[in-house]
Amino acid sequence: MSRKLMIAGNWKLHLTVEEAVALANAIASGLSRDDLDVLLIPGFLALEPVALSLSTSPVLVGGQNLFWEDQGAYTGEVSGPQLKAAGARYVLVGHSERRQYFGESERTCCLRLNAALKAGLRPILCVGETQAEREAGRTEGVLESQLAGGLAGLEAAQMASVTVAYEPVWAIGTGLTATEEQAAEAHAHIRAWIGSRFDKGVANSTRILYGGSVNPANAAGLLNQPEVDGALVGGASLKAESFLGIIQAA
Ligand SMILES: O=C[C@H](O)COP(=O)(O)O
Repeated sequence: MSRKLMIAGNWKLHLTVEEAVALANAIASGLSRDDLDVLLIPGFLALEPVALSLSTSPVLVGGQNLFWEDQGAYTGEVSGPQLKAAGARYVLVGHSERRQYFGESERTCCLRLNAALKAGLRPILCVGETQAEREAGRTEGVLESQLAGGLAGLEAAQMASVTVAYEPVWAIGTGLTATEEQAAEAHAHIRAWIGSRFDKGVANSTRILYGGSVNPANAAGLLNQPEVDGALVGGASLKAESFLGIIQAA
């Protein structure tokens, strides 16, 4: 089954609203192909202005996180319906920086993922091992427990809206990229796990992105791996030239 490639740019805590809109416009106007999904993930303040500026472009917009309640006395949180109304189509869940710095657990990932689905957003569940976990031979176990936790209680049909991103923590923002073999191996393991948790059809149709120091020079090799269905790009998505270079390489 063929899976459409996705190249996503996670802008993390970077860019003012004005800078974000300018970058989104530069990416949209430099985009010369329509055979893959391009997703921009700005900070919350810039999300709606970026979505509005892309309203006539095929470039999609997503959120970096969401809370699991729709509304209420939850100071500082952003909900799925708010993101949807602002123009988001996708939302990251369980990014390693959320797990590392903000106490994200398997349970809260699962709550957020379900809130995204309920709001009509497509969650991108991020999983990945730390350097210490890899060195201890625990990569597969960590991936399995993050997948089991985030996808707990989900039905097979709901997986049509879910994307998984494999992001080895040791490769994020470090300049260290997983080798093509390491990425292929982890993606194959994730796909096999999805096959046994749901079924083969779900496994074959679930898009699995790779993230971790992707740049225009290493993108082609990683994206050529049959199990790698796209990239979740951090640093290299902050300049139109490098992000478009990754899209061209895909
Ligand atoms: O969400 C994106 C990832 O954390 C990758 O970031 P990076 O490309 O800067 O390593």
